[in-house]
Amino acid sequence: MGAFRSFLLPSYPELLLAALSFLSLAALRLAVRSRRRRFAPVSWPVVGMLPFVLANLGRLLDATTDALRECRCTFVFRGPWLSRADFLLTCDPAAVQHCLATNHGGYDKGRDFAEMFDVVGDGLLVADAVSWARQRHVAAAVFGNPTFRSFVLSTMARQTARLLVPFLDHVAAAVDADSPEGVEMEDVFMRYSLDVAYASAFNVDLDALSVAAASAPVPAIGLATRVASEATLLRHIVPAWWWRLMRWLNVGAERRLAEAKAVLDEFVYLEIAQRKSLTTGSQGGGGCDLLSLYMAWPREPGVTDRQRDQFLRDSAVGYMFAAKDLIVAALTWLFYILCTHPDVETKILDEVKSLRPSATVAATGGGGGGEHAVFDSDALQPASYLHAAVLETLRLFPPAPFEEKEAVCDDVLPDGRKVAKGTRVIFCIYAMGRMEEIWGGDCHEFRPERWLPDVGRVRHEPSHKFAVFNCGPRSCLGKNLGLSNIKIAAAAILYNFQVELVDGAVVKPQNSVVLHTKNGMRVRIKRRKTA
Ligand code: HEM
Repeated sequence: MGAFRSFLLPSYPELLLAALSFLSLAALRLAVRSRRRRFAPVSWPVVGMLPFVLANLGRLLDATTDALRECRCTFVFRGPWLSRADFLLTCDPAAVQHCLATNHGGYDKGRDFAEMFDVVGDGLLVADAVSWARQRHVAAAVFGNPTFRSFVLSTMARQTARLLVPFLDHVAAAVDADSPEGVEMEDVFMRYSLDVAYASAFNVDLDALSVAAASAPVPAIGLATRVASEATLLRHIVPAWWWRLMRWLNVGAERRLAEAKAVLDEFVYLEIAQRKSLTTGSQGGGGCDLLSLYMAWPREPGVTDRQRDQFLRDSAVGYMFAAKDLIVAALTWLFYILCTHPDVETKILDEVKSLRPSATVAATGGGGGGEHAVFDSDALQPASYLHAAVLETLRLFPPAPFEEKEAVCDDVLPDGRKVAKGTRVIFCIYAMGRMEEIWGGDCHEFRPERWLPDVGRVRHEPSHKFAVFNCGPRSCLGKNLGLSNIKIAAAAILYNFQVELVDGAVVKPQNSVVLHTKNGMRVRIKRRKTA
């Protein structure tokens, strides 16, 4: 019996020796493997692939892209043991098509996603199954309403004329043209986009970008959306128990997130309350903004006032998240590209100069400027080169660099890889735009011409290849509005001003759920003489 027991329970030195042998063999295997592979992450005992993340923190997106290229578009990321942080990472268009479109019902946002992205409550962006279908039905009706679309398009042109152009005019006149500091352009876009999104949602002018507000800090609500997206990405990277503990302790990024949520709630609930007090008796006041249309939507039986207000709050905050930050990122990277590709800038400028402005704005910033021009979405309809340049920017710098889903049941991907129920699948949209297999050998070049097979015609690329606006039934509802917003702002800026990066500016992507820049983008603004 004693011998049997000692056979079953080896002594300490034996156990230690066995563990050491196991770890040495594992390390040897990994060392051989890692020598064969230059970019793919190695899964180490205990810590998994965390060293890959830490070693590449400064270039996580590019390192992930290199790894995906080496792994032929798909690999499993192993988190630290017991962290439940494993996921399948892919940039394979066939997998995108399969999971997001053909087998859409087999993948949802997952049980953890709504908790990680709880800043948007139970809204459309995090909803699944029946709740998503119900909310998508309402949102599709609102976005498809021609009155809403024309209200939003005219709001974009209006805010460009009354805020963006005068603000840049003021900067061009007031700030020394050769000042080494310049102006923080991502911040300008953040304020502008907030003004557009806020006015589209509530028909109220926040004027975050007014000349008077120029020296004030970013409005609390604008900062809140940014803080929230950064904290949300952190929740994706660290183990769930860690951020839940930080949330419970109310420290660090979790405390900032809680404060950001409080700011958003205060703004939006106040707006709903004011709207209700103005429209007692009627449903939504008959306006064309998002909140009016949502308030006019018939209430489902059994829904309490409180639930209704929360639905309105979640829909409005979700709209601001969907509509605002992605436009900021797109505009910032577009201007980064234009600053570094003067030939593209010249071609867009030539095209815009051939169009008729829809409005003019008197230059008010002093310095002898005359009039500035603004182009609305109708005026920009023929601008196919500008459209192509925007699509090319989104290909290389997708504002939402990742899309995330969870397998509802066991599945098999088109490449034969098995996916177990509950597996998190992350689609790296950033890597998709930089794969030779998808876009050809020149995929790293910025070439709007790839979108223009014939003069004046913009090529359509299927959404499983160009998944910047998602693919399948859950595709972006604001795609055309978003593209129009980017073009309206870009045309006005390019036509009226010269934008140059300040000397030595290094513009890099931030590790975030939205592709913001790491340290902003400082530029010099000058009035364009030919305008
Ligand atoms: C460059 C600009 C934009 C990009 C790149 C973009 C991209 C996306 C992506 C990737 C999704 C899928 C999100 C997910 O399910 O995880 C999405 C959804 C959505 N987008 Fe956009 N978007 C942009 C602008 C806009 C704008 C301006 C609006 C509103 C005016 C908007 C409204 C929406 C809505 C409502 C959804 C939710 C669809 C659903 O879950 O069923 N987007 N967008």
